[in-house]
Amino acid sequence: MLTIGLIKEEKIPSDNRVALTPAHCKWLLTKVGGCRIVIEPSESRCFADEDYERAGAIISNNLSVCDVLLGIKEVPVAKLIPNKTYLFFSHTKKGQPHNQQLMHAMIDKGITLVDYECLEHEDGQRIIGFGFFAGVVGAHNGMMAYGNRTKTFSLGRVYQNKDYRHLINTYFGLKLPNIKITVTGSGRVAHGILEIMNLMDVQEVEPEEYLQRSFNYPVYVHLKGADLYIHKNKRTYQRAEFHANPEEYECLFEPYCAHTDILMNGIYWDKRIPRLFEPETMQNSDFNIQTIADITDDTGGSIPCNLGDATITNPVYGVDKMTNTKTAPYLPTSVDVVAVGNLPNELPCDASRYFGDQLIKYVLEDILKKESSSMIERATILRNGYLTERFGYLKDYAAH
Ligand SMILES: NC(=O)c1ccc[n+]([C@@H]2O[C@H](COP(=O)([O-])OP(=O)(O)OC[C@H]3O[C@@H](n4cnc5c(N)ncnc54)[C@H](O)[C@@H]3O)[C@@H](O)[C@H]2O)c1
Repeated sequence: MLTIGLIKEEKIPSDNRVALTPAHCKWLLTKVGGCRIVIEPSESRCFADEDYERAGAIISNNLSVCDVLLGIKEVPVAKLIPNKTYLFFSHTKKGQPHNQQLMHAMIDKGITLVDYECLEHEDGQRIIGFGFFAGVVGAHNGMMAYGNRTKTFSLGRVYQNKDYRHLINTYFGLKLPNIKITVTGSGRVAHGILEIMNLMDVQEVEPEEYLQRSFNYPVYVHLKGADLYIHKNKRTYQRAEFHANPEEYECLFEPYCAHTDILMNGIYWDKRIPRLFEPETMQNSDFNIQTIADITDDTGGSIPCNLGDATITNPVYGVDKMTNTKTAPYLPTSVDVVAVGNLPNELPCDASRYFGDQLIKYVLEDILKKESSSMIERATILRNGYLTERFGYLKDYAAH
């Protein structure tokens, strides 16, 4: 019988999310069967140990009996149990320097590492992630910041609500001014943003209309790859080609700067992809964006005035439009930026439920049946402490 362990999150600041909720555990134990679940006790997890106990899991500090260990964030080196199979977000696949020591420790301890971020469908689409609730929370915070700046409406904090259902109830009676919002991206984050747009009764309009006219009700435009990028020479957009060679493309976002009050950024971005606009664009007299919820959240990335992460407690900072330097929020000369890297932690129970649903549907059933799945194979960075062929490019990073 396979034993699954849910480890306590110990990366600092501590994370309140978890890979499986008590309801998921109950379902696995009673409906699927063929497994035991051990829960390492935790005070920061969003579900209480007793809820897991009631669901039939075993609460214990001894995880050495487990075959598969599930976490969320990077596992502290000292806590890694030799020769185990771990699933978590290791943030090592790009050779991230801050996790090189973790990589070395996993190699020394003969660990098998399946990274959630590398679990992909055949066509390269990510299978599991927390993006949807990042989009939900980020969009709420963007609207909240705009409300605070303009004093035209007021929204509370997400984390003060017990869960998503309670958050939605706070939107009852909300009346927004005639604002124009741009939403970018087409993945989970973008879907979360669109959910909030719909719940707040913001109407979708087409790009041409958005750029050409004003509206006497709040509207949003949804810009995906083909709306945002064009090949520099061919003047076309092809998704696969753009993903492979984004440096050959230019960005079409600039005209939206003059017609947008709030920008909700949910695109995928890396250094080769052109930015949405340049820092100098903010100096233009017709630059109208007042609030940017940069949910993508890369410092100096697709949003040049993302000057680093803010915190859940203090999520908004201002950026002076002339100097691109940080200011207090809500100044007339600044644009407000909401850039928080752990947005789903504001709704940890819902985010965990969403994550666990996908984990069970696409991953755990294969693991439980002990069937080898090509999807899990492709997400295995280390097997028994050795880099797998697919991740051979990390050879120098892994060497020590
Ligand atoms: N601030 C936060 O708390 C938080 C939380 C989750 C995700 N994020 C970030 O938000 C961004 C979007 O996340 P998501 O969950 O929507 O991702 P996703 O994987 O669900 O979707 C990404 C989208 O980008 C496209 N894409 C994938 N690979 C690409 C490539 N190489 N080049 C161009 N486009 C590509 C995909 O087609 C997909 O439509 C990511 O940068 C992610 O790191 C932030």
